[in-house]
Amino acid sequence: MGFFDRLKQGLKKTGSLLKTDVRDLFKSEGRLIDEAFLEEIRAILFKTDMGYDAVEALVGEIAVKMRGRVVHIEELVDVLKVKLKELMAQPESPIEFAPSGPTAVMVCGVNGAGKTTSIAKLANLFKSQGKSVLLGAGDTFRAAAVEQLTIWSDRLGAPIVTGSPKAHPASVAYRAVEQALDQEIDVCVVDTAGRLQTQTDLMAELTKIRASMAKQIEGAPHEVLLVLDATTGQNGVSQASKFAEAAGCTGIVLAKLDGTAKGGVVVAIRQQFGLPVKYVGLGEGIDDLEPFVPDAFVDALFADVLSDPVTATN
Ligand SMILES: Nc1nc2c(ncn2[C@@H]2O[C@H](COP(=O)(O)OP(=O)(O)OP(=O)(O)O)[C@@H](O)[C@H]2O)c(=O)[nH]1
Repeated sequence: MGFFDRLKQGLKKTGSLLKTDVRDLFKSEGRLIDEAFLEEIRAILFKTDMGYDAVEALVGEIAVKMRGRVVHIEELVDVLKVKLKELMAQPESPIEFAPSGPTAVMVCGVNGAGKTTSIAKLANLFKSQGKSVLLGAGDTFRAAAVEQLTIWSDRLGAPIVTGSPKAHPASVAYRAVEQALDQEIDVCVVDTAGRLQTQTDLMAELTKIRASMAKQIEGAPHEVLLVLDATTGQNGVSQASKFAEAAGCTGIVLAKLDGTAKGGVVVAIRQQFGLPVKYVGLGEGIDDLEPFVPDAFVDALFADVLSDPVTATN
């Protein structure tokens, strides 16, 4: 499957919600864009969880461009896509690789968000780009996380640095970056234990982990990625904006986008976080992570809506 089809497949739940609901608004002869229509389309967009600001911006655009006219579904989808692409615009933002020496990446998030799996997927992606990768098992709190990462390290052929259960995660991170330097590894990805932004001591621990990495390489970590679980919806992820600030995050990995019909949450994140979404998780497999490209995301989201002509029976 190509990149676009994988994205479309991952967004299937949200795509089919849009397909069914938007097509239901139309007959083959088109539809008058009046207040009733604007209310109906507003309700559909809300269902995707893209958030108030984005929904109002889209409905406002439809009103300005089409109110009082009879339009066909193609025109509506076109207006929605153009506006959504404008709202989602972000700098092309893959990982900022260090100009020389290892690029150090720290990965954080709340419990169960999908951190460990996302790290394995990231390592796999970097390896497929011809880069060597070392993993740092900084989630010393949860033994299973270390085991899980060790299994991935074996499968991926990526060395791993672990610590004893009593080790401070900062010391694991320190040694991981040290080993990456010694072995001239391209990317060092450090896991951290799940935590909530309200746990002040654990949030302070993230600062220590960062500092220990910076002791090895000035400016490290080059990326601090926050993993968010798309299935928690807009309310869940918006709570994490404080987390992002406190941890000095540079980008977001949105895991489990395949598991929700509320894929519009990416739009809400883009609006609320002021941080780029760098990668999206689209399944449990090792290959199910894609760099996030807003225009492709919007195209994939609406791909099915126009897959067949609208008929009188819609
Ligand atoms: N469908 C789907 N499942 C995912 C994705 N990413 C992670 N998962 C699943 O989510 C569950 C939790 O993932 P983990 O990677 O263990 O989460 P974690 O954040 O490391 O968990 P803690 O270490 O407990 O904080 C696992 O069952 C993963 O297989 C994804 O993109 N899609």
